[in-house]
Parts: sequence; C-alpha cells; structure tokens
Amino acid sequence: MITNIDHLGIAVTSIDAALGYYEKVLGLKCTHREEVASQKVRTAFIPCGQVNIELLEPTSPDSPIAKFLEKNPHGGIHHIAYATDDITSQLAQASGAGARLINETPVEGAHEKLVAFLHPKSTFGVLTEFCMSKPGAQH
Ligand SMILES: CC[C@@H](C(=O)O)C(=O)SCCNC(=O)CCNC(=O)[C@H](O)C(C)(C)COP(=O)(O)OP(=O)(O)OC[C@H]1O[C@@H](n2cnc3c(N)ncnc32)[C@H](O)[C@@H]1OP(=O)(O)O
Ligand SMILES: [Co+2]
Repeated sequence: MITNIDHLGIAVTSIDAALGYYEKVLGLKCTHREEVASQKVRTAFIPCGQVNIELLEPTSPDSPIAKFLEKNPHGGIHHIAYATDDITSQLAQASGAGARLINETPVEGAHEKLVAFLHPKSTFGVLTEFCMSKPGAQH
C-alpha cells in the first residue's frame, strides 16, 4: 500500500549550484548527501514538510540523469517517489494492472531504501519510483 509521497526527484547538472537556490532563495536546508553508485548519481535531500526534494546529479555520462539532462539541459522534475509498506506487492499490483516495470525486483536506493521504477511510457509520462526502508534501517 502506498503510504505517502516520499520525494520528488529533480535532475540538476550541479548539486552545489542548485543548493544555492533551495537554501538561499527558498530558505530550505539540505540534511543528507549521498552517492548511489549503482544509479550513477550523487544526491542531496532537502526536506519540505513531509516530502523531500531529491536533487540528482550524474556521476557518469551513462547515468540515467545524464541522459535526461541531454534532453533537458536546464534540468527539471525527473520522477515522483511513493513510499510503500511492501515494495514487492506494490510492484506485483502495478504490473498486474498494466504498468511496465523497469525493475522486476527492488534495487538499492539512497537512505538505506529499496527502490523500483515504473516506465514513464506506462504512467502517463511520469517516471514513478516506489521506495521502502530496508528492514533494520536507521532512517
Ligand atoms: C538515488 C537512488 C534513487 C532514490 O533513492 O531515490 C533514485 O532516485 S535513482 C534516479 C535515477 N535512476 C533512474 O532514473 C532509474 C530509472 N530510469 C531509467 O531506467 C531510465 O532513465 C528510463 C526512464 C527507462 C529512460 O531511459 P532510456 O529509455 O534509455 O532513455 P530515453 O531518453 O531513450 O527515454 C525513453 C523515453 O522516455 C522518456 N523519459 C525518459 N526519462 C523520463 C523521465 N524522467 N520522465 C518522463 N519521461 C522520461 C524520454 O523522453 C523518451 O520519450 P520519447 O522521446 O517520447 O521516446
Ligand atoms: Co528517487
């Protein structure tokens, strides 16, 4: 079951440059930075109420974020992530209802979470992430 929106993923060419906007213009605060090697991204998390802004910067030219930035050179909203209390059943439900899974099984995400994506061509144009804390995670 989906419990809440966990984060909005935003692609940027430079986290350091973008943080100036979020911290100085909006007055928000980055609370966590992490590189996720398996996704070839660096991340920065900025809480805003119950939802996080997740800034994503590519670490390699073949990162999914690098490809997105080729088409959107100024960056932009990349994905929406829903927290779920059971990511395996969430994927089964989504697949059974016709969504195209990018990940058949969950993979490592930031913040000690398991994540899995639905293809934007099957979700009305929005790249959709499911995420769930790993059992025993501190976050
Ligand atoms: C930090 C870890 C984790 C977390 O803890 O939160 C993350 O958030 S990781 C975030 C980065 N990782 C991913 O995005 C993994 C999932 N993404 C993918 O597998 C791919 O990016 C993709 C969505 C399958 C697209 O890859 P690909 O098919 O190679 O790229 P194309 O450029 O050819 O796109 C095909 C088609 O899809 C459209 N598209 C691509 N990205 C998006 C997007 N973010 N939102 C909406 N639409 C998207 C793209 O425009 C193409 O459409 P057409 O031009 O009409 O063919
Ligand atoms: Co994400």
